[in-house]
Amino acid sequence: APVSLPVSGERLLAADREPQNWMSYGRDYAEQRFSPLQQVNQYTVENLGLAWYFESDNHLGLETTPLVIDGVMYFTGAWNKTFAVNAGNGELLWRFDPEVPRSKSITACCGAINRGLAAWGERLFLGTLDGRLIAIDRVSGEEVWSTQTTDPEQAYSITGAPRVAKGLVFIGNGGSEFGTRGYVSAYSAETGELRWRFYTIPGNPEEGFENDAMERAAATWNGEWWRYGGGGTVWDSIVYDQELDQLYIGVGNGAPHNRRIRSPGGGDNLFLSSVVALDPDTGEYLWHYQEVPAETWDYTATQQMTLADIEWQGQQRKVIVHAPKAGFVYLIDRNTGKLLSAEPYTTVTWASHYDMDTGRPVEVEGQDYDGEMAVVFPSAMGGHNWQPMAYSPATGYLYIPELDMGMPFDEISPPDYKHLKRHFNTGYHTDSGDTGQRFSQAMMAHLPKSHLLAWDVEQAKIAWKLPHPHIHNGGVLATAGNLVFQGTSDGRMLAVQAESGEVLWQFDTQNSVLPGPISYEVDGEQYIAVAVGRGGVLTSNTGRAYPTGNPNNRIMAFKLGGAASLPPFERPERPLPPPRTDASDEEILAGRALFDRFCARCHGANAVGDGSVPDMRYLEPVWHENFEAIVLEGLMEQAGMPRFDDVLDSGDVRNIHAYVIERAHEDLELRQESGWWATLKDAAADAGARVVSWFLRP
Ligand SMILES: O=C(O)c1cc(C(=O)O)c2c(n1)C(=O)C(=O)c1cc(C(=O)O)[nH]c1-2
Ligand SMILES: [Ca+2]
Repeated sequence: APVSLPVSGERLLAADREPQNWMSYGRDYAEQRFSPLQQVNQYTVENLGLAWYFESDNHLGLETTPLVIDGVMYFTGAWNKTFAVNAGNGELLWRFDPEVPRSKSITACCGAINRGLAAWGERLFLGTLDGRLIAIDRVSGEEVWSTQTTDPEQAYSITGAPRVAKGLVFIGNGGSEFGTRGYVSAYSAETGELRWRFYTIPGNPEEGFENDAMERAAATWNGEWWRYGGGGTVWDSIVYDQELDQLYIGVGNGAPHNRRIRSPGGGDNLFLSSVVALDPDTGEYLWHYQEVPAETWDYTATQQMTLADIEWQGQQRKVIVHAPKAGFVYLIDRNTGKLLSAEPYTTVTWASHYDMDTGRPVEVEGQDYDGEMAVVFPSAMGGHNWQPMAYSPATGYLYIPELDMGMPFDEISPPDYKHLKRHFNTGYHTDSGDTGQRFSQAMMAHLPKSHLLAWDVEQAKIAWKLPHPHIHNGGVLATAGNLVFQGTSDGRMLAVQAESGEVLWQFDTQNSVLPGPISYEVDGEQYIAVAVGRGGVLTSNTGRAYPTGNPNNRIMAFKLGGAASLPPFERPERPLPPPRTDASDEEILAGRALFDRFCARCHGANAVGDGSVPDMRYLEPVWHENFEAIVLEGLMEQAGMPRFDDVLDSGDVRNIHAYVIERAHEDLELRQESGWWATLKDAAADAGARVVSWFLRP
């Protein structure tokens, strides 16, 4: 293996001096995901080809951004398995398995995914789905220390990459939908000892406050929010500002989402949906900017924060550029936390604009679904989610993987709300019944779309838009070669001219791409690499790229003249369903409501699977025969399918099964039909909008 030097603070602070490496999640502390390499550029990119690929043994989703340090690539896969490969040829150097209990999948919102690693000294740091922070020796791949960062009795999980600065490893967690209270912790990289912890929202005031910031925040809440966890999880972006020596955390949504349940008397509910600046050494509060006061749509501020120095209205400013779920690009002054600009980058209906005197959004009446259903843009998936953006200082553009989509919010009236431990809690209906019907009608007027957007940061407006055929596309890389790379959900890797948005090159990846690509260099050759594998909440909840089956997930690396190829992929035969059951229409409808409530999160809305977990329409007979034992007794728990006997009984499972069989038959009949109507219906289902397929239901 190549010689590898320790990753020191000096190296991370001067990441641009080592363009051959990709040493932290966003490449440099500013998390711009801009590579200074330019061997692959707008003129040479036509010669880009596959150099190597590394294949794992499953087809669960990949959200990882690999690190490359001195010729070795490190990345995480499903269930937090961690790999080191030779970055020049993909040969495995070591593999580390933290043995995450598969039963954990029940409170992992979005599958057994993970976004990546941090490096410091001779070590890598990994956050696991069950809440551990693990230090791994970078050479041997062995565990050095491990610490539990969460209460295992609660529904916390870790999906995000740790960050590291000044000898401290920073880690947050997720799980707000299951009822948790968010916080960020800092551990010594050397010993694994906890140095500080910052909660993002107050707990029960009777138990006292951890600090003044929490006491002040508590004045913006009321009722008994702590019973529901309250939310504010920091499940993705944490950024160290090396120039101002501040740590920024992106704080998540409220739990449950419906604000009238968690804080019935109103209030801003600090620090939900806020960027909070902390002292990196002590975790002390410095300032905050709340993007969505009293958020009620799962609008998180957890999405990528990119630091940039820009000219703003004639002045040089150090800013955070942020394009979170809420649909606005925010420019926040890093010295003061003051909002400089908030302009929509996608369809937004919940707020008309920001009042620049107060820095507050002006909410549109009725959009908070108070007692009446509202169709709101963006949806709870966000106008942009965790898929990394890129910022090019060369073009001044921020490249955003956008999702132009709304959804209906149909309130569960607060007295009827029941909090379910281990399951999703939103405070609005997620079943497809009546809501679905109205949803479909509203949405046909504005079909979900997705673009790669180039956002001119200094002008605060869109420079160009590249439309994609499917929704939920991957993250972005920008390079000094005047290129932007993005993978798509329909299974292509694209190279786009950075100023114009013209597609210059593409490659068939056979499977969807979720995360951002990286670039690095080995032996004088520049590589572009990306993790390929469909999964995560975005894809499993809304639509599909492929009718059935995915190849195993892979890391793919490209270079000029690369001549490797992927093995041909034959989509598996779709097994025929068993005969229709004698269940009544009411029973099938009841099964559908339960499926939407408990199963669709992984197996897809409308039972349209995405190929990362079994597609309910194409089950082999053995799964039908054991359906109840799988759902109620945990027969497949070791494979990651949790048991549901805490919320379902045999009658429920029979109804769910009847619904699944019904869907399989509907799908079969659709395939046997021919002509434009069948094509249209199939295309609509494939477009991925649950809405569209609802609308087309008989
Ligand atoms: O509130 C939370 O704690 C939380 C956690 C996570 C996560 O940890 O992945 C997601 C979300 N929320 C979320 O709202 C969301 O849209 C989302 C998408 C994904 C993904 O990996 O595809 N994770 C999450
Ligand atoms: Ca959330």
